[in-house]
Amino acid sequence: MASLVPSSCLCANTSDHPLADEKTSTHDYNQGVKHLVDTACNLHSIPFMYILPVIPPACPSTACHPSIPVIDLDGLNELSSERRILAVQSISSACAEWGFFQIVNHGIKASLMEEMLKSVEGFFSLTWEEKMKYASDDVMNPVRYGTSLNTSTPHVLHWRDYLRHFGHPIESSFHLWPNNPSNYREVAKKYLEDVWKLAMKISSAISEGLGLEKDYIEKSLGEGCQIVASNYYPPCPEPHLTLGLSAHSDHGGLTILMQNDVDGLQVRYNGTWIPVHHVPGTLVVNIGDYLEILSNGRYKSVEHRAVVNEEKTRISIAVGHGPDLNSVIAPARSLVDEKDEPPLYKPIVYRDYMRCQQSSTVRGKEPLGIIKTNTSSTSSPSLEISYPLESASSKIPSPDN
Ligand SMILES: O=C(O)CCC(=O)C(=O)O
Ligand SMILES: [Fe+2]
Repeated sequence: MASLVPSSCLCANTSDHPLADEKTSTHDYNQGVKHLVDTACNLHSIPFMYILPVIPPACPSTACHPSIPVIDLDGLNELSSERRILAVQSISSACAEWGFFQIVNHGIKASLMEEMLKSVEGFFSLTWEEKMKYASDDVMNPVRYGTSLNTSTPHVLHWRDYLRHFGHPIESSFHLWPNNPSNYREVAKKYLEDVWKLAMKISSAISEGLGLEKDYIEKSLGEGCQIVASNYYPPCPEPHLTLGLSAHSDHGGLTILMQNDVDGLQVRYNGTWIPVHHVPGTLVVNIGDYLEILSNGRYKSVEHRAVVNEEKTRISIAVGHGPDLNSVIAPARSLVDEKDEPPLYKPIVYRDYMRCQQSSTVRGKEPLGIIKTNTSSTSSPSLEISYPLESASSKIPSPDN
């Protein structure tokens, strides 16, 4: 097992270190897992509040599982051609079968992806005090720094720190974004603008695949809402006992995820957890709850989770794209037929859905179940974790995915 002895460790021996007696420990877990790993001496085990009761294992070998599809987006640059039709078909079947796919020729410059990752890494390397300037308990706050996944309700902690803020329409929150590192705002603005355009390009292919007008999804978003969640998962001495992020689906339409070169993302496919192996330069796209609702269940928002490892820090940057917060979300009218294909979801204001999803301490697809018209169909949500801890701190800023 790797020993995590940070250079900044000040303890003379293990009995002095903050985790020597967890009952009396004065260590403040609100400071996040990066701070814990950086300051604790000889961290050979994880504090009990990070231990999850049940973690279903992933498929052990690449031989035993299929991989998420890899799709070349180049064909989408053409308005109508054989290549466009092929790309639309590939996206459509990836959405129906997996809810996840990897993309190449996506048009986001490698240099910009690199800069964004560096800038995010720079943010997490700031002192805890500096990062806490962005902490907030309000799940709807436009900028939030925090740790684990939490609301004000006690629950088992997760091995993750995060920075989350709104993007498009950028002018409404740009002035609130971190300005340290000094280039963060400019780099994030450029990255989020380009990712928004990419999301609209993929959305037009998804609209076409559903038999809707090409601009149906884009128009349904109104002004739209983009949220970036940058996740920081430091090395963990007992990765099999905890998770960086437990099973969940995303609340928005399309999520576009970039990461450093450390694997950790897993996708639930036919009831099995399948690891997604990172291919440099690619981005991972997934369907969120909003597109499951809009497509009246033809496409499913698929559960995913992040595992951690003993050796390396993993950084992922997930950008979600949904409608503006005041829109009412419901299945597309032309995909509903009262007799043969009744609406599977009740209309709800997106802001209310997002608040409910973000405030939940349960994961899986439970929040989506709440707005299903046939509630009996939600009787077996795929939750894998109970949250029995009374002692976990309730002060951790609320996050989340
Ligand atoms: O870190 C990852 O790969 C997953 C992140 C994620 O699912 C999220 O932020 O919603
Ligand atoms: Fe997610």
